[in-house]
Amino acid sequence: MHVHDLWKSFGPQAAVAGIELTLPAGRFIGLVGPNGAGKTTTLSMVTGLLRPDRGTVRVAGHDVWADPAAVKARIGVLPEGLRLFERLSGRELLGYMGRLRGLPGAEVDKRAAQLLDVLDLAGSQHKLVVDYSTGMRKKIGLAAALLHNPEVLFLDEPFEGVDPVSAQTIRGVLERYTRSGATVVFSSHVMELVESLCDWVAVMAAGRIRAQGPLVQVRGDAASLQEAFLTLVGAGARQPDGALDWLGGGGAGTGVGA
Ligand SMILES: Nc1ncnc2c1ncn2[C@@H]1O[C@H](COP(=O)(O)OP(=O)(O)OP(=O)(O)O)[C@@H](O)[C@H]1O
Repeated sequence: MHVHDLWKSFGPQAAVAGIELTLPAGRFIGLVGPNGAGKTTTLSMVTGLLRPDRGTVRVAGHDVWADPAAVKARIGVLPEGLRLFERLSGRELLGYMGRLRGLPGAEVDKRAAQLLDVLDLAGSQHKLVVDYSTGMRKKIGLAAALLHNPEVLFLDEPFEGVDPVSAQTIRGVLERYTRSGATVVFSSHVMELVESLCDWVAVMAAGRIRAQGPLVQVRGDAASLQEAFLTLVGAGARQPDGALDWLGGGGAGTGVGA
């Protein structure tokens, strides 16, 4: 996947400021960055959901904005703030998504049953999506994104709000998927997670890419990815002397009514 000179501004603010990215196929890739770094904006432009102001994106051999249908047939997306058809059951949702993807009915049934089983949703498959928990929604969203066996899967914060058991289940499915040669790109600000899952990372801050490459290379001599990340994004010197000196101590010393 190649991203060239990609820009997006909201009013005067550049959310993504001219990024260059070359992501290898068949890898587990983490896009990391602090809140507001531009990860979601980048993933939205890369997956054809948000039109860039400038720049090009090629995914799975096609230009996302010149040939969106070709790209969308080859990718799966689990977006942030996932919107699902709430009044369908999980099973119906997968059936519907499979048919939208042009898969034959019998194949949709087979794949849906297997995905529901592996993701531990078989027992809830007839429940309406509106009644699913946050973790269940992530899992049914993941099942819908995998149903057509995409070449590349994009996940925006896939583990947010997910309990450890469900996270382990999702992780297992993703590891199996990448072992077969497919590519996963996911965004997160949880460094431990990225470090344990990914073999390739891109670090983003304030709309720019600060580093990209194999995990070991980006981590360099730092003890952890977290440490390397804090150095890269220039964090750590945010609290001037005296800031928040009123905080703590159970409300004493406010000088108000004392
Ligand atoms: N639709 C929008 N309108 C205005 N500003 C936006 C919009 N979407 C994003 N932004 C701004 O662009 C910047 C990047 O936001 P983005 O959501 O891409 O960051 P992020 O790295 O995904 O953050 P987080 O980890 O908190 O989800 C932020 O300053 C945000 O306020």
